[in-house]
Amino acid sequence: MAEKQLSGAGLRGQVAGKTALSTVGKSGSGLTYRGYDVKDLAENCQFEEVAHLILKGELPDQAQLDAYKKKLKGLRGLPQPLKEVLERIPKDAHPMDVMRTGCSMLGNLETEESFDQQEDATDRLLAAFPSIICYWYRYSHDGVRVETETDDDSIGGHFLHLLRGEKPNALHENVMHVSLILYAEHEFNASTFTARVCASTLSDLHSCITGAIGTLRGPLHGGANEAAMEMIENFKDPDDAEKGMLGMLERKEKIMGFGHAIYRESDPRNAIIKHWSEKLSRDVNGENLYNISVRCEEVMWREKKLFCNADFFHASAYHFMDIPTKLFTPIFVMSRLTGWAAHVFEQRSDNRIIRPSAEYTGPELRKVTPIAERG
Ligand SMILES: CC(=O)SCCNC(=O)CCNC(=O)[C@H](O)C(C)(C)COP(=O)(O)OP(=O)(O)OC[C@H]1O[C@@H](n2cnc3c(N)ncnc32)[C@H](O)[C@@H]1OP(=O)(O)O
Ligand SMILES: O=C([O-])CC(=O)C(=O)O
Repeated sequence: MAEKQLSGAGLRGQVAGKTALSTVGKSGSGLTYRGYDVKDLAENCQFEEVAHLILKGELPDQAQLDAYKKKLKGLRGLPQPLKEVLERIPKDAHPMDVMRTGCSMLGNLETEESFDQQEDATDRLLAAFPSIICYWYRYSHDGVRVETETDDDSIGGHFLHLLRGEKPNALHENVMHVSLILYAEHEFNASTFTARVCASTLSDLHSCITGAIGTLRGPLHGGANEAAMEMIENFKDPDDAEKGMLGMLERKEKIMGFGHAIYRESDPRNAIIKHWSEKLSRDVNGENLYNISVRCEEVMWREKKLFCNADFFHASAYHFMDIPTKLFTPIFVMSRLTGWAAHVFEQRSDNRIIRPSAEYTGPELRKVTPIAERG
C-alpha cells in the first residue's frame, strides 16, 4: 500500500513516540498488531486471543486461552454502588457517556493503587464493559435489572446475551469476534493518544481510559459508525442514496464513515467487515440496506476518491444483528480498551511527560490597565 503524504495541522505526519503494538498504513500490510496482519487475525482468531496478544505480548496457546477466558468470565459482575449509579443515568443519555461514567465509577470503587495492578485492572474493565452498558440499557429501557454474571464463552456473546436476554446464534457471535478484532488497536489515533498523554503524567488506568472514551465519542472518530447508520437508514434505495450523497457533496458536508487520517486508498478493515455485513444481510433480508451502503461506497470513490473506513460497513453489520444504533460506539470501546491499555503500559514502561510546544499567535506583551480605566 502506498503511503499517504502526511503534513499540516492536527500533528499530521509527526512522530509523537514509539510503539511496538501496531503499524498503520505501512507498505506490505495495511494494519498489523504486534506483527500479525489484521486480516489473518480476523480469519483465524477469537477476540480474546487478540486481546491476549495485545495486552500480554503473544497469542495464547489453548491452555492460556482457556485460563484467560475463565478469568474474564469471573470478572463480569458489577458492584452494587456501580449498579446504583447506572440506574440513575437517564434513558436518553448517550451510551458513550454511560461508558465514561461507568469506567470512572469503577475507578473509585476498585482504584488501581500501583502500576503492578495494571493488567488485572484492564482485564476487569474488559469483562465489565459489556455488563456496564447492558445493565444501564436494559434497566433504563426495559425496567429490567439484568444478571451480568453469565457463562457465555466470549465477550461479544456476553454482550449480545445481556442485550437481548437470550444467547446469540453462532453467526452473530462470530461477527462480534471479527468486529472486536478489527477495532482493537490502531497506533496513535486520537483516543489512544489521549490515553497516552494521560498515562504520561503517571495517572491511573481508569483516568486514562475515561479520557480515551470521551475522545472516541466524537463523530470524526468512533462516533462515525452511528452517524453513518443515521445517514444510510434515511435512504430508500441505492438510487436515492446516490442522489442524497451527491447533494451532500455539493453542499460540502462531511460524510461519516469515509476517509482516514493515515490511509490513502483503503482501510484494510473495510473489506473484512463488508464481507460480514453482506453475509448478515442475507440472513435478515437486509439486501436493500446493504446495496445502499455499496452505492454510497461507489459514489464516494467515483466523486472524491474517498473510501470507506472501518466504521462504514460496521453500521449495517451491527444493524443486521439488531443492535440499537446508539450502542455502536460502546462496542468500539469494549474492543479498543485493549489497545488503549497496552499503550498505557508501553508509555509507563518508558515514560517522559508528553508536553509539546505551541506556536503563539496572540497579542504582544502588554501591561494591565487598572480596572476603572478599561472599556
Ligand atoms: C475508526 C475511525 O475513527 S475512522 C475515522 C472515522 N471518522 C469519520 O468517518 C468521519 C469522516 N471523515 C473525516 O472527517 C476525515 O476523513 C478524518 C477525520 C477521518 C480524517 O481527516 P483528515 O486527515 O483531515 O482528512 P484528509 O486530510 O484526508 O482530507 C482531505 C480532504 O478530503 C475531505 N474529506 C475527508 N473526509 C471526508 C468525508 N468523510 N466527507 C467529505 N469530505 C471529506 C477533507 O475535508 C479534505 O478536504 P479539503 O482538502 O478541501 O479540506
Ligand atoms: O487511526 C485513526 O485515526 C482512526 C482509526 O481508524 C482508529 O482509531 O481505528
